[in-house]
Amino acid sequence: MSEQKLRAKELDAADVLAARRAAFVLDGDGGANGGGTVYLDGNSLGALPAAVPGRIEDVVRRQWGELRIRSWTEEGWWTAPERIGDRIAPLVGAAAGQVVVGDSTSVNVFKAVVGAVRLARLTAGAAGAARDEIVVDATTFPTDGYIAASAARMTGCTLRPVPPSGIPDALGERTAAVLLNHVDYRTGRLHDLPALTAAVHAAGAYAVWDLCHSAGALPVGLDEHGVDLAVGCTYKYLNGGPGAPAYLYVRAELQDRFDSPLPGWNSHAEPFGMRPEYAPAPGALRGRVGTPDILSMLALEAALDVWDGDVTIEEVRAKSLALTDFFLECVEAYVPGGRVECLTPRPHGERGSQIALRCPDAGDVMQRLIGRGVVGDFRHPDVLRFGFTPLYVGFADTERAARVLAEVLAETGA
Ligand SMILES: Cc1ncc(COP(=O)(O)O)c(C=O)c1O
Ligand SMILES: Nc1c(O)cccc1C(=O)C[C@H](N)C(=O)O
Repeated sequence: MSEQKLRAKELDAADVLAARRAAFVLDGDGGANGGGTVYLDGNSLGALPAAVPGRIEDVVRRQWGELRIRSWTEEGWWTAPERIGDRIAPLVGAAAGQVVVGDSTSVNVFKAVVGAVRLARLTAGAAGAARDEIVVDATTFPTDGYIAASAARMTGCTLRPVPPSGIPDALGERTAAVLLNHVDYRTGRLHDLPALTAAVHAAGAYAVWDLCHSAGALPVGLDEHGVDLAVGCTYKYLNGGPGAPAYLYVRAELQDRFDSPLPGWNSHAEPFGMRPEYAPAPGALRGRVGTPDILSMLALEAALDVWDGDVTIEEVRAKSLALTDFFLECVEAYVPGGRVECLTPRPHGERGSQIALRCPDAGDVMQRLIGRGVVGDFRHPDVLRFGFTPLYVGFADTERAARVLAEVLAETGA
């Protein structure tokens, strides 16, 4: 048995989260016997939690099929967005009452960025500054950039794309809002949320964070670091399922000034009053828009059961770092030097829960890996992404992924 296989065995034996894998529907055995799929694409679509199919069956057959309209009240459909928000809240370091679930990440980016500009202008009114610039992370996942550009046009702002490292120097008294990604979707780089949020505040602006690639993988500390607004999806490390609703965080102190650009009836103080004039509800409810997608919403609620019990985000982070360290160690042991270039930073403080490797024939390499049961993904033009979800990925999986990668790279030459 190779040195790496032995280490994998030891690491799996000592893994305090190993038993959580049973809460998911996965083929394979955690790599122990080399069978089934090694699923390293939870940074795109998390695996199916075993509790979801039964819950959805109940929601469809009993709640919808038998109770019908009564379920809006009797089964808590109406309050699901804030109830489920309160279950996500501790995972992102937020006290209850600040997270509301619904819509897509893109739609929540729109609400948050326009809301942040409006907040900045309220504050600026007193100080007399113009606040007509939105700064966006130049390396952002594309949707955030597209939405921020539209938000800028609508609010009469200029959009300024800046790489995250340059953001502190780019801020000034014109900055209204700054939209940042906590973890870069391509490289897996973790940005310094506390320092960047503090820099945004020092400039008198509002910080909006996209947590898609960090929520459920590492501690975020939204309240602790004074983040203003945040958004994220729930289909990656929160395992909510394809197209699962996203969420919006609005810091408690800002909620009564948060002026949503999408003030639908679900965010009205008295939605069934059916009034012609809009009056916003208090609290996180203000982030709601229209009728929530109940089937997806309740699938997400069932998926969040995997966090019940004694699992902590700190344990998840520790295992995530151990997995990505071990993957890099195995890649170094198995893959000839120079064949791939690691784009993910080595320092733990700069690393999310994925490893991104650059190689010229990445598309072909990933197809071959998938054909052999190692599922990661390819990002244009030359990046292999491997996402490590600590709740269900083990160390034997990790060793096997690196070993199969080396075999594929040996075949494909270059
Ligand atoms: C950082 C980031 N933001 C946003 C999105 C997507 O947003 P939406 O849920 O609207 O498709 C993704 C992934 O698809 C993402 O990685
Ligand atoms: N949301 C996705 C989808 O609907 C289809 C395929 C992939 C996705 C993703 O989430 C991609 C992902 N955000 C990424 O980091 O590339």
